[in-house]
Amino acid sequence: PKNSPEFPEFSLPPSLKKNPQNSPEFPDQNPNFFPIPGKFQRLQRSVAQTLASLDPAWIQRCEESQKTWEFSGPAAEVLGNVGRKRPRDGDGDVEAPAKVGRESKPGIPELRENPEKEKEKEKEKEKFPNGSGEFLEEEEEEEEEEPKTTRRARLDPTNVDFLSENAGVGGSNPENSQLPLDSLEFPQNSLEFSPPPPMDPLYPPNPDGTVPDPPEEVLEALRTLGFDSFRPGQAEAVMRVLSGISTLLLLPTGSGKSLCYQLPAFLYHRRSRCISIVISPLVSLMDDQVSGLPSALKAVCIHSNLTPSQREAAIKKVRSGRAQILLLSPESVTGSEFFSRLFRHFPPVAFACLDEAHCISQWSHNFRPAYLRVCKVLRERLGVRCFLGLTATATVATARDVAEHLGIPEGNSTVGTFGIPENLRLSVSLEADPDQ
Ligand SMILES: Nc1ncnc2c1ncn2[C@@H]1O[C@H](COP(=O)(O)OP(=O)(O)OP(=O)(O)O)[C@@H](O)[C@H]1O
Repeated sequence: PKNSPEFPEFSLPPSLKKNPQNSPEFPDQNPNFFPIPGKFQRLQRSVAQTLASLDPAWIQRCEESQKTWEFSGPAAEVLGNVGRKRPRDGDGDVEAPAKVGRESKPGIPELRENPEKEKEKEKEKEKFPNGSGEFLEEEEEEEEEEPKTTRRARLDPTNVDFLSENAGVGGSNPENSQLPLDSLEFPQNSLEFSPPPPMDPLYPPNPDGTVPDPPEEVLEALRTLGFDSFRPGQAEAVMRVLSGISTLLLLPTGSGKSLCYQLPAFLYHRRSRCISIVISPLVSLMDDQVSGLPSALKAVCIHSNLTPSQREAAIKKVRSGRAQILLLSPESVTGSEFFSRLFRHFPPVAFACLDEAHCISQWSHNFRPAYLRVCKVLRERLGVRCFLGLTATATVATARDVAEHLGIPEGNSTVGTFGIPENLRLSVSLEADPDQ
């Protein structure tokens, strides 16, 4: 359509209305315009693909539809049968006319999808305003028939924290295995994936099940990390992790629990370039952990506050073996099939540490449901066998519950102490006159 006083909105997009002469898109208004053959060919191919992909049954339903969306005057000429009502899957009749312009091109394959999906996509557009929209359009122009690939997955491979919990943990959904290749090179077939074998412990436990005293290699690593000696509880916890024994470490705040995952992560990585995973419930805690790391250690956080490019850089750093520690939120591990696929190109995982492990227990005031599934996912998807739970706050009941979830048999599983820290004083005073 040309500029028409009756229907100006079908003539030019608003951005070009003010000064159409400047527009290279409208040759008749710009004498210097030369068409770009490549662009027209792409457009032509896109239209041809779109038309070829239409479901004949759907077209049939359109044609049989009794009610039509009627335009009068010049609009009718301009629109022709584009203005017909757009049937939904199944029963056919809906009130909305087919959309014209930008919305209709990428939307055509999805006309066959149900309206819930369309609503969902609208929500996602709000979440990913700029770049992701362009990404989608490009992709759909090139590959027309990929109806089983979810748009969620297409939006941005690194925005994993936004993915639905329903995307599946076990990775058994073959539909989702058709995610497009992207810069992170996902394998095409998720069914080929099986978890790597568990890591061999660095120091096997003694025949009676106890752990050896820290050998020189461990003491040397301790010095490399900046400490002369272990604090109470640290040596035992470190040696248990290095012996592959799952452990719950219960020590007061500030007593040095972090070293109990840092040192084993350092040694395991030095031995076999593997990674150790730390699950942390808060982004601020992750950032604290990273900023407090000894200089010999490199850690990477992946959470929803990262931009896509930061996230991609983080993932590449882990994959290339340049980090010893990967900090993740529990939701990012359990929340998406997509994320577990990401792990397939990761180095082997030596062990997993659950910071604030009391969040696993429903007895705890900080219970966090995603924590419950973390161990299962890490076991099944990544072959993790050794877990280290860290907490400063757990009653006997909570600790027992946490130990059970970590797969630790009752008995010799906990390092540390229960109860109220010795330096904590509680006092109660009675005011004679509270209003004063
Ligand atoms: N063996 C050690 N010798 C001396 N200082 C240590 C030792 N281990 C840890 N620290 C120091 O103790 C401080 C507290 O350690 P850390 O943050 O690991 O405690 P935490 O138990 O994890 O505390 P929170 O419960 O708050 O997480 C840090 O400054 C750390 O460098």
